[in-house]
Amino acid sequence: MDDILRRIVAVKQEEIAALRPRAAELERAASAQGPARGFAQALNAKIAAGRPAVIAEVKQASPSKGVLRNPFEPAAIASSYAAHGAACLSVLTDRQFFQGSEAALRAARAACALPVLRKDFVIDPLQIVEAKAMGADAVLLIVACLSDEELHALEACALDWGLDVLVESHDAEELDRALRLKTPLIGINNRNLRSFEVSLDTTLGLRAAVGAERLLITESGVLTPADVQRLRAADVQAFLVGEAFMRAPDPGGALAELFGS
Ligand SMILES: O=C(O)c1ccccc1NCC(=O)[C@H](O)[C@H](O)COP(=O)(O)O
Repeated sequence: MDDILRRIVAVKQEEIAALRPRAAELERAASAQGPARGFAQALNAKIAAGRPAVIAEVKQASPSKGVLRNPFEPAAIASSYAAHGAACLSVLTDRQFFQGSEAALRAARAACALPVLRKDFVIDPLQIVEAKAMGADAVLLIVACLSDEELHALEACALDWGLDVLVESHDAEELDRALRLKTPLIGINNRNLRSFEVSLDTTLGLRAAVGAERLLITESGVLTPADVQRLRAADVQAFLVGEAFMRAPDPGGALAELFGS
C-alpha cells in the first residue's frame, strides 16, 4: 500500500473504533432511510441518451492539491451541478485529508435529486451502514487498500443495504481483482498515489481489459475538453471529475464547458 493510503487507513481505523459504540444507532438510522437513488442507473441513462456520464465531485481539499475551494458551499455546488447535466455526485466525507464531512453529503443530496457517492476510504462494514444512515446512494471501494476477502464482504454488505458500488483500481493487477466483483461500476484512477502525478494513459492502457458488460469510469486528472475528447474517442463514456470544477467560480458552468453540455 502506498504511504498516503497507509496513513489514511490508520486514521480510518481510529474513526471506526470511535464509531463502534454507535453501531446499533447507525443500523436504526440506516434502516429508516428511504430507497437509494439509482447511481448506476443514472450513469447508464446519460450514456443511453448519447451523453457523457459525469460524476461531479464535491471536495474542498485533497492531499495532493491542498485547499481547492474556499468558501465551500456543498448545497450550492450540488444545485449548480444538477442544473448543468451531471449524472451523479461524489461527496468527500473524509475530514482529516479532504476536509469533507457527513454534513456536506447531507447538504449536497438535499439540494438536488442526483444520486450521491460517499467518497471515503471504506475498510469496514460499519462505514457502509454509516453511509446508508447519512443518505448515500453508493460507496467507493478502493482495491489498493483491501484484500480480496474484504472487497467481496464489503461489496455484499453494500448490496444488502441497497447501495451501488464503485470499485477503484490504479493498475492492471488491481483491475483484475476489481473485475472479480459483481459491480458493473469499474473506476480507473489516473492518479499515481506514490508521485501524485496524473496520466490519462492509465485509463487508456486499461480500457480494453474492461469488457462491454461493465461501465468504465475514468477518475482524476480530466481537466480540458481535449482530455474529454481523447477519452471519448477510446470509448470512455463515464468521468469522475473534481478539481476542474472545484477551482471554477461556477462549478456547474465549468462542467458544461468541459463536456459541451
Ligand atoms: O487527490 C488526492 O490527492 C488523493 C490522494 C490520496 C487518495 C485519493 C486522492 N484523490 C481522490 C480522487 O481520486 C479524486 O478526488 C477524484 O478522482 C477526482 O480527481 P480530480 O478530478 O483530479 O480532482
